[in-house]
Amino acid sequence: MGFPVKGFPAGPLWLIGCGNMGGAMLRRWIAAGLDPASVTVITRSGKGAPDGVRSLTALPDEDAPATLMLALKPQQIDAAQAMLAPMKGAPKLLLSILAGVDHAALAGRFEADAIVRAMPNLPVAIGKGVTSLYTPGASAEATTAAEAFAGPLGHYEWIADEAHFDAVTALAGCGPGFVFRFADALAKAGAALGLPADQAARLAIATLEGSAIMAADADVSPAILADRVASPGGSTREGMNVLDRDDALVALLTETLAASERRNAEMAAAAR
Ligand SMILES: NC(=O)C1=CN([C@@H]2O[C@H](COP(=O)(O)OP(=O)(O)OC[C@H]3O[C@@H](n4cnc5c(N)ncnc54)[C@H](OP(=O)(O)O)[C@@H]3O)[C@@H](O)[C@H]2O)C=CC1
Ligand SMILES: O=C(O)[C@@H]1CCC=N1
Repeated sequence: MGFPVKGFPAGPLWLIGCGNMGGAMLRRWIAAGLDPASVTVITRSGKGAPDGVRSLTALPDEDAPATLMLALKPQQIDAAQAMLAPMKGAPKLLLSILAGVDHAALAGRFEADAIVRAMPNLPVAIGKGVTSLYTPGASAEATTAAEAFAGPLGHYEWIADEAHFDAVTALAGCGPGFVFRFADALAKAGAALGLPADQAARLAIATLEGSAIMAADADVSPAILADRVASPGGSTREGMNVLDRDDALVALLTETLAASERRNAEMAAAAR
């Protein structure tokens, strides 16, 4: 975990797509020491590449890069395949961040010495992301290279069973969206009690920040921390009784993740 000891793998890096996620990853890599001159971004519009990075709208007539990352939408996978078909040679490592799209679907479309699925989340932008990695038996060189890219983004873990990849995508890939929604709801609930909306928003985000950092550093579970906030007979317990009634919050989040997981599976099926 953490920063790669050996640094980024040698050779060019090409990104196909560089939007919210690919752009956040690339900016973080450049901040961590990746040479922007070694990077090429290919998009339809030619927009979105950070300063110093070569930005193209078509495949260059050059040998395949050492690392190729697919960072466009899953629905664009056929367009990516068509664009990359004339590529000369094959990358050592193909990294795909496409939600849903499974290893077999990638291997059926793209030539590469090794294919690694990566599922990052948006806080990679500040080096506090979560990246799940999956590959079926890539070489030590390829796994080291994948870890070198994952390290500067924050926490990363290998997922042993690809069948779990849609679930980790729902939990951690989509997770920031759910947490941002929770922060917004907490603020709205505070405003509903009469607080000025901007003050409620500040208090909600600061409360989330402190609680998340504390939970990450704690040697006890979030469930125990929750009980430490709730004095017997006090006001937190009264509020928590609402979240706990019929396991309301657990049921809501279980349904939320299941819906996301289902959608990932649909996107996977569409790409097969
Ligand atoms: N956003 C997130 O939090 C996360 C996203 N992901 C995954 O990341 C991928 C990208 O998502 P996100 O960054 O949000 O999407 P965006 O829409 O922000 O970015 C998509 C990028 O792909 C480019 N693009 C689209 N079509 C093509 C094409 N045919 N050829 C080349 N480039 C193309 C777009 O540029 P242009 O339109 O100019 O071509 C743009 O740069 C998805 O597969 C998603 O599943 C994974 C984890 C989290
Ligand atoms: O919404 C999506 O499809 C992507 C996958 C994970 C986060 N965003």
